[in-house]
Amino acid sequence: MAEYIGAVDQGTTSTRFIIFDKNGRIVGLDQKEHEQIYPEPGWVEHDPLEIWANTQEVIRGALLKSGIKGSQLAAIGITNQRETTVVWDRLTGKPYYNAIVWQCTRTHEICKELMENGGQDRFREVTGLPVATYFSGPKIKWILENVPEARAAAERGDALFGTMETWVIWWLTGGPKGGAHVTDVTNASRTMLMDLKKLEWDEDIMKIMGVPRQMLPRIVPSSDAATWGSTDEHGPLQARVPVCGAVGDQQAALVGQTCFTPGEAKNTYGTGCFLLLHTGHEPIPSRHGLITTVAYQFSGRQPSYCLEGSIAIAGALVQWLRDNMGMFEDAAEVEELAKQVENTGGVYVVPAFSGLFAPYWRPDARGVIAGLTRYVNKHHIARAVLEATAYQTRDIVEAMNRDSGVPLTSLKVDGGMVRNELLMQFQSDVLNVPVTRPSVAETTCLGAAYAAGIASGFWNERSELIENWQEDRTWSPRMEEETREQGYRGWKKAVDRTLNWVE
Ligand SMILES: Nc1ncnc2c1ncn2[C@@H]1O[C@H](COP(=O)(O)OP(=O)(O)O)[C@@H](O)[C@H]1O
Ligand SMILES: O=P(O)(O)OC[C@H](O)CO
Repeated sequence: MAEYIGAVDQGTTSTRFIIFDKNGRIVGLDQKEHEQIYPEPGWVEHDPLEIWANTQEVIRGALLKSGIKGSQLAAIGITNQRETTVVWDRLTGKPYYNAIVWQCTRTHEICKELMENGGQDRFREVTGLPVATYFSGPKIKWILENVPEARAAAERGDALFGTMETWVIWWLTGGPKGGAHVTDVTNASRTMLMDLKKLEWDEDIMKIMGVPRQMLPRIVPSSDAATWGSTDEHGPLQARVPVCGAVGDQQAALVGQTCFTPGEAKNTYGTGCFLLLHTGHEPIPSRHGLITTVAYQFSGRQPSYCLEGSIAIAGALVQWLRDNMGMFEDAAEVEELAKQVENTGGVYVVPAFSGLFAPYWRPDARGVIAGLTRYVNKHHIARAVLEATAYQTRDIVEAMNRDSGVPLTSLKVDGGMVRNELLMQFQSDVLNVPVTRPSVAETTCLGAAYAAGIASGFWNERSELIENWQEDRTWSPRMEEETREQGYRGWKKAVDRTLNWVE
């Protein structure tokens, strides 16, 4: 009897497999980090074969720890770090190059060339995206131009492109023995190659980017029982389990938070930070530096869209303080350090490590610590590091309020950083809206499980999912208006200091 749903979350820093019961409660979990490869400043890569090995290991690990068998899973769903690009050989499964990670800035020159003809908004009307190093299209172009053999193989139809859900699903469903080569609409909407309304690859952009159609996966809904087939019974699940869902991780969190109604928003605080506002069945173009993207598509239904504010560095700044500055050993310790002082002593940290993403889109920006005086100590820096995430979120909310014309009135939050209560209170203060954390913080995996569970009939109605959502805690604003606005003015000045750094 299939009593559970499983979900793979192939994230930027780790891969996990979580098993959920019908109430959306976690009954099994395993997780493994993978290596971050930095071959040059600003470049970030992952080894796709390490990621596939880790995926198998965490699936086996979660089953073993929970005593659940693969055959007890009604279906599985996949969620993933988006944009990260792999090109591999269809006969052997061997990657032509490491996966180029979403944070990687190596396509700066390619993007500059693309912008020469039409500027940063050249493809925005069709794709919803500005030209930026963040997205997959320029990363594919880089691989085809820089890896010997890759272009010829792509033109012959031997080289396949995929984002991480495509890569993992291909392997799970048989790999070289005929694995499914598909991408879901949410991931495809991050490539800068898909027409946002038609949900098809755009011929003109493919030509401009020099990407042969043969290498692109088929675009499918995020939740569907008939698309992907089943897992290989000789694989880590040791059973044929239908793959019924695939959703990019930030959209999966939106589903996991059950933001099914236009106007609902969530913010996920992980390596980066991603605020998504559900806007309904029509894509709304952004005029204030946000992205228009697909929120999800359930089989047989119209797609839903959202406006997204993407922040490249959030929890990664805490990791930087831990690993590069050696200030503590565990990310959670940053809260205790920051609590030792009432404020940052006038210091701001702007983590423009890979330029600034939304709403600025400035690849020429680099990080700054502004406002240093002899008075400032590590406690102030720790506090400023946390505040940076809250201020970056405020930048996004300001842009979103202007784009949607409706001010945000509350925010659902999730991700690794929301354990930090100091940050959550400050977030509520600088936004001047209540901030609510759900009791299941693993909303990303839960969203992928929901996508798979709805398609497989494990859950029948979205209302069942909404019933599963439970509040853990809400923080309400308690900061004086003047303090809030003065703090934010300082932040804007600090952001200015990061610009025009890279020549
Ligand atoms: N208590 C904490 N306070 C601040 N940051 C934290 C805390 N715990 C974890 N983090 C940060 O959260 C991130 C991990 O969150 P997670 O959602 O697992 O990220 P991802 O899915 O992007 O890998 C790390 O960057 C880490 O530095
Ligand atoms: O893996 P995460 O949680 O850092 O998310 C990465 C985003 O999907 C990048 O767009």
